[in-house]
Amino acid sequence: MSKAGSLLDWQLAQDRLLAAIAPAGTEQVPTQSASGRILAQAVIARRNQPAADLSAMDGYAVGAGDPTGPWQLVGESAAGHPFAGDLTAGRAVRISTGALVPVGANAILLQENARIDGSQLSTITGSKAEAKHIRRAGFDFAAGDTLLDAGTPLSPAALALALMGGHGAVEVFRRPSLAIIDSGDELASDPAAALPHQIPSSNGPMLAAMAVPYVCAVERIGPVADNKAALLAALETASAADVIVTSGGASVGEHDLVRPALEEWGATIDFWRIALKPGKPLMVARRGKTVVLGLPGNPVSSFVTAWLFLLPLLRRIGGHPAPAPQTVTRLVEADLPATGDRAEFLRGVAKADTVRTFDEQDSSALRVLSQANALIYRPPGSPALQAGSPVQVFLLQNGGIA
Ligand SMILES: Nc1nc2c(c(=O)[nH]1)N[C@H]1C(S)=C(S)[C@@H](COP(=O)(O)OP(=O)(O)OC[C@H]3O[C@@H](n4cnc5c(N)ncnc54)[C@H](O)[C@@H]3O)O[C@H]1N2
Ligand code: MOO
Repeated sequence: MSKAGSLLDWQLAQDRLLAAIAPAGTEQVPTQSASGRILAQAVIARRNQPAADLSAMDGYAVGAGDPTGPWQLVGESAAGHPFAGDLTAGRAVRISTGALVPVGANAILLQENARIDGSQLSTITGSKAEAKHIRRAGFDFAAGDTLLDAGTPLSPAALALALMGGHGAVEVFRRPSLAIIDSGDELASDPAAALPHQIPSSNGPMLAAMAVPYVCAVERIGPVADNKAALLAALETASAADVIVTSGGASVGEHDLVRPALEEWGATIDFWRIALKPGKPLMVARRGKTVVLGLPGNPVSSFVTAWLFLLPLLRRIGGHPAPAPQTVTRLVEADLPATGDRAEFLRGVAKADTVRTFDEQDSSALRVLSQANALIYRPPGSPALQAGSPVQVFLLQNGGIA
């Protein structure tokens, strides 16, 4: 427990959530659709790359001998259409970038340096054919090489490498399914029709947008009325999901019914209320294999707790070896006040070396959140900081993990 009495330290809470989660099973998927997935098996090259010596330039492949020529032109090696014969000294073929270098050729004369007279090829003064324009067979990798280790996230480059290694399909971890329940009598589904006592239900779509890269399916449920029966029905609808997220109704008011509804539904509450600002009323519960995250309703609290807990949880189930966001260091542009018992995640803008926080830090202020590219981390009980002091920052781009 934290200095804040009954509130759990947010890092202990994150560790506790992730420690209890094993990656889901694995599945084979077409490599070209596997962007962002985590490899469950290493990718071993099935071919040499390149498979043969290839020209790196457009020009002429020349037979062994004097690199300044002249040569007799005897044919062409185009990409995908190799020259049929061998090349001997004094002979050359037209060659394009990516085309097979014929047996017997040991250098490429660049097109820009060539002089053609009928079938005679010679060099312009001061130039010569050079071996450096040949990409040697297997220079990038050879069959049997480990190209990607198990646990690697498939970046676009890694995905291309797996394809180049001869793998049309890869074994990856399965991604979880997610159900998102918005709750609150004040929520309006149609933002254009929200009356003064209502508020557009923005959390569900925001959470879905955040989760999309990490899930196989998202089901949105609600807005659900502030009564236990409606919440129980929503939980029942969501019960097939690997992860259920609720937003709103997590606090202590008499209309905050998520906890009693979860208990009645048969879930066990793992923890509730953490030393985090914004995001104190976070709740984690389980029923069977389903993990339930009860996020606070305030939109910024919902975002921050989803960023720190939901996304790491989804990544861990999806096999990510380092699912939690990481900090970088920046210098604060202006003085920061001391903090209380809760860790604070201030919305701000990080540049290459510095970071500034917005004056407005209300946990419902979406305008500032949408302008932020960083959360400035202030541990619980931090002293006041002077401008120019280093501070830990979570960059929002890429979920803070890349
Ligand atoms: N007496 C106390 N009151 C509150 C405490 C406390 O400890 N004691 N905690 C405060 C904190 S911190 C937070 S955060 C909020 C969170 O409360 P809930 O999770 O119960 O959320 P709601 O009360 O249902 O809603 C809060 C706020 O967010 C709006 N909301 C809810 N759902 C959505 C949605 N889907 N899209 C957009 N906005 C949503 C809702 O209308 C409220 O304005 O509690 C404090 N109170
Ligand atoms: O912690 Mo609440 O999340 O202040 O707004």
